[in-house]
Amino acid sequence: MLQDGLLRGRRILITGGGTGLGLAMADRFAALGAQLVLSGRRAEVLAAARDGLVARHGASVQTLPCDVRDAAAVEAMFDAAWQQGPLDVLVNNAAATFIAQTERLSARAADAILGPTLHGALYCTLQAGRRWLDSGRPGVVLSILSTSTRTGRAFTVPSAMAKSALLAMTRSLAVEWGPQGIRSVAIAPGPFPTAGAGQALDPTAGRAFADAAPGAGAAAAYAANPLGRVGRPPELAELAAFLVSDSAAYINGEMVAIDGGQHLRTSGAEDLLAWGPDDWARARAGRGG
Ligand SMILES: CCC/C=C/C(=O)SCCNC(=O)CCNC(=O)[C@H](O)C(C)(C)COP(=O)([O-])OP(=O)([O-])OC[C@H]1O[C@@H](n2cnc3c(N)ncnc32)[C@H](O)[C@@H]1OP(=O)([O-])[O-]
Ligand SMILES: NC(=O)C1=CN([C@@H]2O[C@H](COP(=O)(O)OP(=O)(O)OC[C@H]3O[C@@H](n4cnc5c(N)ncnc54)[C@H](OP(=O)(O)O)[C@@H]3O)[C@@H](O)[C@H]2O)C=CC1
Repeated sequence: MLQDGLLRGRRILITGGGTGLGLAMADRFAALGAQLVLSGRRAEVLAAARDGLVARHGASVQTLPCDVRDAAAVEAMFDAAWQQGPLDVLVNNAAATFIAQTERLSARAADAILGPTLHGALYCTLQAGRRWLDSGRPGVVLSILSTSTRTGRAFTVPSAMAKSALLAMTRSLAVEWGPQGIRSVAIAPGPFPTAGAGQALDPTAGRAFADAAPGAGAAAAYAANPLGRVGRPPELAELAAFLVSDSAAYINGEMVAIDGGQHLRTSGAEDLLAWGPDDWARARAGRGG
């Protein structure tokens, strides 16, 4: 358990902070005293997240709708955030993925994943880093990556590529910006059953991605995990709070996996090798459903 007030006075921007793991981190950071800036494309989702955080923690929460694929919009978001006070931490959490047979990806489909996941996180990092360097302030960049950075991952190749590139960014900036007091760290989650990940990784619902409650489809995924379960978002949030805090002041350029040890056995996608054309047709038909 982290100490009360660990993040008091810290201003933390979380991209994709209105849902899933981003919201879980926002919740924990607020409980530890942080002021939050939440971004994402959907203003109404951000507003609902802010209302919940204010009700639960009396937190200070600024919401800034932004599409991180748009570099100019990202710059405007950082201007708006900085107008209310300098940020101390950037969490690169926004991302997109879907399962697909790689040879069927169109260029637009590949870009739909690389745009937010790779370019968006880079745009945000440049905006935060530049401001910290110009003002001589310390900062922390935490990027939410994936164990695919260690294993690769069949059927989500653009995502695995983007996350691996961001791991390279984390390690490179640790050296380049570390001397100016800017730490770069990363988390590699294994399976955490958020609504976004469920839709993205198993559009047929329940076969490839384990649900929070063990069911028929979840059983195999549970069995593949050495600890016999999927992750709980508050567990990831606890790790994130530690990594962005001064308790982790000497951790720089490092990625921590949080997956119960699963990637040491499997990337989690091997079940999909058994899928036939009908399964893939069902997956494509399940898009957005
Ligand atoms: C790996 C494990 C670790 C990572 C976990 C997570 O990230 S969990 C977090 C997960 N959370 C999220 O992902 C949340 C964010 N997700 C999103 O914003 C959206 O789901 C999206 C951007 C990924 C797709 O949006 P959209 O459907 O509105 O896309 P669009 O209309 O902009 O089309 C662009 C192109 O993409 C094509 N295409 C699209 N889907 C598929 C598919 N299934 N199959 C094939 N292709 C597909 C589409 O046909 C078009 O190409 P075309 O036909 O013109 O050549
Ligand atoms: N859950 C899991 O099992 C795993 C998750 N991860 C990573 O964890 C992170 C969070 O995922 P999770 O919470 O599960 O899924 P979510 O789908 O809930 O999170 C994605 C968030 O990113 C935002 N987002 C997507 N595209 C954009 C964009 N173009 N501009 C701005 N914001 C955008 C979404 O908001 P909006 O749609 O409103 O823009 C949403 O809040 C991601 O980086 C994901 O890759 C990694 C491995 C496993």
